Amino acid sequence: MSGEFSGFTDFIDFDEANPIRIAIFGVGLIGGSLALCFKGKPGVHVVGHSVNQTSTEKYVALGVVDSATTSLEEAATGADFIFLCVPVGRLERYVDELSRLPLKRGCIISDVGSTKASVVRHADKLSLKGAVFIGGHPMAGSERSGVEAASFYLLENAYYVLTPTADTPPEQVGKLERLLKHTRAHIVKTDAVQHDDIVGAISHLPHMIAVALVNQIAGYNESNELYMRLAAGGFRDITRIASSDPLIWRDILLSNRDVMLKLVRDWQSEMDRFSALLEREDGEGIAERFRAAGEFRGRLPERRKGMITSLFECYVDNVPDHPGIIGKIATELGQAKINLSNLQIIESREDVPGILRLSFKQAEDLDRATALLRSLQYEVHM
Ligand SMILES: NC(=O)C1=CN([C@@H]2O[C@H](COP(=O)(O)OP(=O)(O)OC[C@H]3O[C@@H](n4cnc5c(N)ncnc54)[C@H](O)[C@@H]3O)[C@@H](O)[C@H]2O)C=CC1
Ligand SMILES: O=C(O)C(=O)Cc1ccc(O)cc1
Repeated sequence: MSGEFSGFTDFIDFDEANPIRIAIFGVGLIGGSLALCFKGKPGVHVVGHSVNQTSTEKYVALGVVDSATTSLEEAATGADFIFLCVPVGRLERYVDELSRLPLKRGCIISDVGSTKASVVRHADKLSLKGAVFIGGHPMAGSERSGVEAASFYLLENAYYVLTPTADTPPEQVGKLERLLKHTRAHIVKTDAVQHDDIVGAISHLPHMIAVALVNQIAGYNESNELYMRLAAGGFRDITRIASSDPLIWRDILLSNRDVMLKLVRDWQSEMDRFSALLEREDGEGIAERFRAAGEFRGRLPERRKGMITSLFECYVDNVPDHPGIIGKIATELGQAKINLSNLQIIESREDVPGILRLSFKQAEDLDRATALLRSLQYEVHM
């Protein structure tokens, strides 16, 4: 994304003499992950808000927040920072409600919504009485949702977009950036409309395509269940994002409707181009489309944490199918302090050696595991 990078801002120094109150509205995957980055730092109090009493009790029991309340006013009063982490379709109502409260002077309200133009435009029209709204979007996540899926590591090394307007006081932007250093994400500043164009193309369109593709195959599977059986492995992996939360994504797509309508039309043109090449049996034309895509893809930044989470995986070939070998490999990795996130035997029959798939959360773990297992004479490939 073109935009202004800010790499050298200092952290906000948390200090018991000057306590900071951070309020999180919607302690789910993203709100919970943010809370975990701030909680436990000296002088910080993280308060979670939910409309539901059982949820507030759960946030505290899980240790994600210091306290939690169902009262919007109680959560917001005295807060230095307020993060709105609810579905995109609810954001504007929360901004409205906050605008009616006597917030602390200098309070910074931000959000984490996957679209930015509508909420930023809405906040711009309101008087926040000494508080300031700065749109935000941590560009990492997963198909999972809820506080149980929150993680201290979720935003590490991801891009975190902020969309201040020409009227946003730069010192308030700096203050938010310094706080967000605790997420270990990389801050990028850009305009809200440009954000929605780009994120629509690289995140929202792929989610729509994954859903359409899975539904297409599900239709074929109704008359022949072999589709589902053979779709294991690669097809399952590339369509992971089709399992994302339906209501979160309903709101995202409706909020970015105009951008999505244009992107879907462009996608249909791309498909029409393929159809025409097939109709004409134009082999050279088809190969050219693959060459062009491969060339552009080859220039994508490698191994950064992107919007759509990368899978860091390798395969160990010729693994005999007995539990001992799995334990042995897991122990070797554990002793080398390499964090394995998943391990799976693929297509194993008693008389045929299997393939072991190892998944890691970080590229560095994958690199170290590959080097270690190769040094132990395992056949490893990516
Ligand atoms: N899922 C992802 O990977 C990412 C999501 N986002 C954005 O973060 C925001 C939250 O998404 P997630 O954390 O994934 O969802 P989530 O479902 O894990 O959390 C949503 C939170 O909002 C609360 N909530 C749901 N409906 C509500 C309503 N009607 N009124 C008040 N509270 C309500 C839920 O109780 C929960 O605490 C969304 O705006 C989404 O666009 C941003 C980056 C990544
Ligand atoms: O599951 C994945 O990899 C995602 O694409 C997560 C995601 C979802 C929504 C966002 O606004 C940003 C990231």
